[in-house]
Amino acid sequence: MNIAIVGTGYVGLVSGTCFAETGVNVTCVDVDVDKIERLRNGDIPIYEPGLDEMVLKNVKAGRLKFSSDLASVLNEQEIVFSAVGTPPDEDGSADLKYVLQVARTIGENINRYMVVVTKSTVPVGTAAKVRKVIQDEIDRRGVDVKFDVASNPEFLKEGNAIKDFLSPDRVVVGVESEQAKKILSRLYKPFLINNFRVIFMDIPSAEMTKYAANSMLATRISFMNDIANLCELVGADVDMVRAGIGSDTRIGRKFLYAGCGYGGSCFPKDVKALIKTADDNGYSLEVLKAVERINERQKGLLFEKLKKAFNDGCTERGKTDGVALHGKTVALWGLSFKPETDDMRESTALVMIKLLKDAGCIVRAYDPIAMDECRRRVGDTVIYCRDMYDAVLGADALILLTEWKEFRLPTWGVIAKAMNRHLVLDGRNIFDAEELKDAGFEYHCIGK
Ligand SMILES: NC(=O)C1=CN([C@@H]2O[C@H](COP(=O)(O)OP(=O)(O)OC[C@H]3O[C@@H](n4cnc5c(N)ncnc54)[C@H](O)[C@@H]3O)[C@@H](O)[C@H]2O)C=CC1
Ligand SMILES: O=C(O)[C@H]1O[C@H](OP(=O)(O)OP(=O)(O)OC[C@H]2O[C@@H](n3ccc(=O)[nH]c3=O)[C@H](O)[C@@H]2O)[C@H](O)[C@@H](O)[C@@H]1O
Repeated sequence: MNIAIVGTGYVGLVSGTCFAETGVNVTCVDVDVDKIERLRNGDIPIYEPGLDEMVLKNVKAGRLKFSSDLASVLNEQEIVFSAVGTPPDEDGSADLKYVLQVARTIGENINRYMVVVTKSTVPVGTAAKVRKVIQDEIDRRGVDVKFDVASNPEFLKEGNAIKDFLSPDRVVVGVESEQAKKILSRLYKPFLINNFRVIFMDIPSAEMTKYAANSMLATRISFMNDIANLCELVGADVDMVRAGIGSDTRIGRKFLYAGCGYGGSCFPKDVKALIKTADDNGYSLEVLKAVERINERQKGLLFEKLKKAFNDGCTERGKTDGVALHGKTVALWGLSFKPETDDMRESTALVMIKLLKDAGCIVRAYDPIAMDECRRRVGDTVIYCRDMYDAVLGADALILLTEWKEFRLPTWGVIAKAMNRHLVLDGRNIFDAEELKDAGFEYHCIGK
């Protein structure tokens, strides 16, 4: 079976490589000529554990190829996946220009039956738009070619992408014909292990499923963050509450971790897009509007705690709220929006760096992987440190934003000697409060 994946971002590259792993001949296509050249030279542009080796293995086996010209490879394919970006427009809706560009190229060049599948996260109605763009181009050319459109949203998580793709909980496929269903069933057959299921449905339901899934997960996080903030006020411990409610199988244990807010390329964008879809249809998604507000507040919460810690300790006359932070050195551990990725899109670190710089702080930052990405985004406004211990040198406070494994068991004695003031703010609740207290630290976390 020959398939093409258009767009070699996270989703395109991971899904293309995983399909190749099952014996399918895959051509990954991107308009970014430099990216394709890098990929051809074995240089993988994203950080994803295990991906490099898997790409190289499948390239060597001749099952994975790269091209910057969709037109020239299109008619060798049975299925073409579109996995291009759908960034948020100014009004929050998903920008479909790349998706429709791909459709146009397909319409301009298609001369055999194929299934055109949208893998990108797109609002309900997009497959119909894709169908129309392709058909208009076919009509313009005056040829008679049949094709089907389909929707196959992707649920993988960055950092765990290969496992998520190869052993998914389920695959959702929206189809409009029996022929498309048969072809896509065949493609996913090698994945039929464990309890994995392909759920076929109509196309609008498949498109909606993706937004509903991400919005539900974002809602769980904002709900727990809201409960965490209340726990602090009433003397409860959110981690105990999580254990207590997560053991109810109706609720489940996953995605209930309170913290310093969700980020990434998807939750913030998809929640916004679903709110916009509802608004456009004259309906207000009240829960999701609150989910967004809570998340924005949560990203600033550790800064508020930091300000409070400094102002509470400030006895000098004339000091006003926040002024006590001016000139203080703050160490940041973790810059990416979550561990195992260098992705900083919508990360809490970006919000925190801005708040700290605006307050006149000196920021010393360390992340195992995302330092180059941070430099690309905020330049040299922060000091990039060699390691986590280098970051705390002379610091008046340490703030943990991303729960990378290497941060989990620090040697507090060494850190105490290096820091100017023994203040730790833990945005992911990974440290042991007793241990920190014994080492002489003032410790603040989320929801307890
Ligand atoms: N990043 C993730 O973890 C997940 C992303 N998604 C969704 O998948 C889609 C893709 O996301 P990412 O992989 O993160 O995107 P990305 O933005 O990292 O990459 C998109 C790629 O598409 C290429 N492209 C744009 N126009 C093109 C065209 N006309 N022809 C060929 N290539 C073109 C770009 O050059 C870029 O390399 C989005 O809709 C996203 O919401 C879904 C699940 C997980
Ligand atoms: O549509 C997408 O692109 C993807 O979005 C998320 O995946 P991802 O953004 O890679 O990362 P997650 O692991 O979901 O984490 C997102 C954010 O939520 C935060 N989070 C997660 C879980 C939790 O309990 N608490 C919490 O604050 C993380 O720290 C992170 O900032 C979904 O989990 C994927 O299923 C989906 O395919």
